[in-house]
Amino acid sequence: ALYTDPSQLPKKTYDYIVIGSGAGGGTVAARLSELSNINVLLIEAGGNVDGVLGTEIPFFAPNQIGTALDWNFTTTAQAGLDGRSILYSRGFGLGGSTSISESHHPPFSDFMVHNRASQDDWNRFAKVTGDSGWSWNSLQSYFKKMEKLVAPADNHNTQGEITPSIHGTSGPVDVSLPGFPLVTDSKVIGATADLPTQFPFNQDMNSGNTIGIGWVQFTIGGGQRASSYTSYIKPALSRTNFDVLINTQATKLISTGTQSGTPVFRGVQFATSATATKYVLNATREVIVSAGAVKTPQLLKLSGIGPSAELSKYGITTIVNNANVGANLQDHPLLSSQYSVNTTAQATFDAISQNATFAGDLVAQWESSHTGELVLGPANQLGWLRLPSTSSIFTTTTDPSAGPTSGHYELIFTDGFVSFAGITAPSTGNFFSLFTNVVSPSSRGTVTLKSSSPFDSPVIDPGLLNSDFDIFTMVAAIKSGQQFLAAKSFSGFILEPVGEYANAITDAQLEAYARKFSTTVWHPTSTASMTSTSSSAGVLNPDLTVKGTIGLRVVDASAFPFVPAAHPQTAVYVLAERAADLIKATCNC
Ligand SMILES: Cc1cc2nc3c(=O)[nH]c(=O)nc-3n(C[C@H](O)[C@H](O)[C@H](O)COP(=O)(O)OP(=O)(O)OC[C@H]3O[C@@H](n4cnc5c(N)ncnc54)[C@H](O)[C@@H]3O)c2cc1C
Repeated sequence: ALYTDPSQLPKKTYDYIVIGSGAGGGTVAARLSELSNINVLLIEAGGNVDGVLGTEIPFFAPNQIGTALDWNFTTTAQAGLDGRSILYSRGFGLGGSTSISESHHPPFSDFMVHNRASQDDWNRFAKVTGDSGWSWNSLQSYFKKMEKLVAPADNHNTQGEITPSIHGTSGPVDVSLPGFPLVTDSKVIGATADLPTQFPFNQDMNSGNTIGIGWVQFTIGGGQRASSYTSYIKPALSRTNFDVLINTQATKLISTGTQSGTPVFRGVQFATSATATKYVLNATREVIVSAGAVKTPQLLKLSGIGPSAELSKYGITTIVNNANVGANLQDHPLLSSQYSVNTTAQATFDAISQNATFAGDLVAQWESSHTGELVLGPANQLGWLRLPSTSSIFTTTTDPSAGPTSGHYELIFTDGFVSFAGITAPSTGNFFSLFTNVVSPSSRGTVTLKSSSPFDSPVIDPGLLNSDFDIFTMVAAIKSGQQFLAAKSFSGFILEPVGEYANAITDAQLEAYARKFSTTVWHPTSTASMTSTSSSAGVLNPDLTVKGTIGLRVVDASAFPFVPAAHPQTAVYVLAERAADLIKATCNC
């Protein structure tokens, strides 16, 4: 059942306590609750998302976006971004970041892009951890287990847009192709035929080989967003052995003793605010931290698991000294560049932000039938591409990507004006946005403490565009995108670049432009990375237990040793699906 205050909890002990209800925690908690003889408590800092239209409509409308479902973090001044601090959205509510809308940049909501990542990404995880269970081949059953491939909202024939045989059809997370046609569809797909060597068409980028351009698969079903809440948590809420406590933050993991000299962490302290009563509950079996790549390292550190020098600065007693907690933060830098286009009114997404009546009609259509333009995510096509192996950057830098099936950069093609860098969309005109994202970055960042209070945000430094490789790749990605848009299929449609982008011609100018306007794709990972059991680097063992502890695991995006060259929610779902089975295998229940 769902509880909104700790005082309402009906039980004094639980077998498992899971902290955080996002892609990691929602999944692992719901799967564990399938064991009817064990009790599971899921604690979520944010609130309920039921009936919040913005979390349900894929496209979303700006006036329905609030900031209540966002932690509203800000980064440190980013040297790679001309010293700018940027907003760093993270979901705050049931479903975590799989539920939220990007609240500061209407009209777009969480991209809901469904990527498994590449076979090389997963095989590198297996290699680094020494656990072949994380390899692409070993995880095949989990890729299918989480998925329910459903028809797009407009029921169009999807032949040639996806390879259905590689997808699951009975899992909890709805997956579908875009359910509304756009004027740009034929142009993007046509350009892959015009320039097949440089920009090959990829019928299904979830096959293990991501390279090429193709149709986006989304975690959307019946024209509605699928989140870890709608897919995993909500359907399990009726189980009597599954309690979900919202509006409550885990403030500390409590060490409940030692076993053969190793600290046991089976206690969780939690509270609804900094001044509210603190509660403590013990898990008889395990505590599972799934607070996400930003809050998980903060919680570990506040609990005495982290670099002792940093902890002692805030008066925290070190129980497990580990310099790797909060280190190794990785993220994907994002840049969007706009073009004016030659098309008729209301043919692009721009009409939705420019014309309130039109937008209102679309919301009414969505509410009555879950059809129309609002069933869409932000783009109908995207692609993953690699720098040529002869690229000059490889004379000075080792390739940070996982291998030939992982991109160095991503291109996303959006049928309208979108900026995440604070540029206001024009009130008239039709536009096209080219997103360029560095997806195999070599930059590394950190999450460190700001204070000893769990209610303070940690210090977040994602180190965006902080390496020669990353800025080189961003500039190469822009030039690659320009070559794609010069294909015959776009002729007569793309008119000219808009704003400061129009003046960025030379590599030096493109670099300056990228540093001025890049932000994030909101893909932080790796702040509690798993490594091999024998390695003292990293934070987790390959079974996601926290090194140097008993009774404690981390199941979220923090665990990946490298950020996947993909939008990572699906990789987190899959990590959590396997984690649930690893836990079930050890619980004798
Ligand atoms: C705006 C935005 C757009 C995105 N778009 C996409 C996309 O299109 N495709 C894609 O694949 N990925 C996307 N992502 C990334 C994806 O959502 C994340 O990678 C994924 O959700 C990470 O899962 P997680 O479990 O690690 O963390 P989260 O999903 O962030 O969940 C962490 C949860 O823990 C809770 N929590 C934190 N601290 C505590 C505490 N102390 N006590 C209790 N609860 C706590 C949080 O409130 C949150 O609910 C997007 C992210 C954002 C922010």
